[in-house]
Amino acid sequence: MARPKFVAGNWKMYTDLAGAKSLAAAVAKEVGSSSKVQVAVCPPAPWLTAVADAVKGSAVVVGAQNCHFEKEGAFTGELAPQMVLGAGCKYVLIGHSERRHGLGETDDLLNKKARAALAAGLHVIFCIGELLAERESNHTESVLDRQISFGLADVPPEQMANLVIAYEPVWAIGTGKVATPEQAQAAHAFVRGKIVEMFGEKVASELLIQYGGSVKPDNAVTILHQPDVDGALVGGASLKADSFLAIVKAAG
Ligand SMILES: O=C[C@H](O)COP(=O)(O)O
Repeated sequence: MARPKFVAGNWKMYTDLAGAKSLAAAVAKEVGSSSKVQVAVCPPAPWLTAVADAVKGSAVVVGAQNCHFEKEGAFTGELAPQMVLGAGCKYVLIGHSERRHGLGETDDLLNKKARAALAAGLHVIFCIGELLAERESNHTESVLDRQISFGLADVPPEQMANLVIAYEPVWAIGTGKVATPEQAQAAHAFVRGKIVEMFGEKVASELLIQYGGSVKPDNAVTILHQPDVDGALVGGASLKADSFLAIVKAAG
């Protein structure tokens, strides 16, 4: 059975409340109440409930950009998975490179977060990807192998249906330097092979793998139609309804 396409917008630390609501409403209006392409938007945490309200009644779902692995506690500034659910989210991003490399989040920490989020009933977009130096020294596959082996260790196989992997080569994020369709396909095929090893053929064949890194309306079609590319995690181009919706259209 063909896998559906899934396009998610990661708004990072952009938008104010009014801008977040109007962007969400514009996306929801165009997507409507049913969509062949699955669509998610991931606003900054303070806007989650307002954005969840703005997309209500449409096929657009909401994701948070991070969560903690504990249910509650003295963790100033953190968000429990249950809080993310309570704010109206279906998804949470775990392991974005800006948190791995900018905030020092380790494979072990990300594994705890992914397992806690899945156990709480959230769907996870688990981000992986190599640095430029790692690609240039031919370490792309070993980096992806490590991020998946440690990051998804002990995830119950039945919860893998609620997990999406986003392959985001770090050198392509926010740089305008998009991976070629061949580079994206090769990495995605490697990731799927690794999931076969860890979870078996069925889980791997149903797993959605998004590509992220400078996806724009003019490069989306070729990337999104590679055999192992099941959608996109979009940063900059998700901040304008027109460009985000053009990418959603390109996925269809
Ligand atoms: O989460 C999204 C990625 O970081 C891609 O960002 P970008 O589309 O601005 O390169």
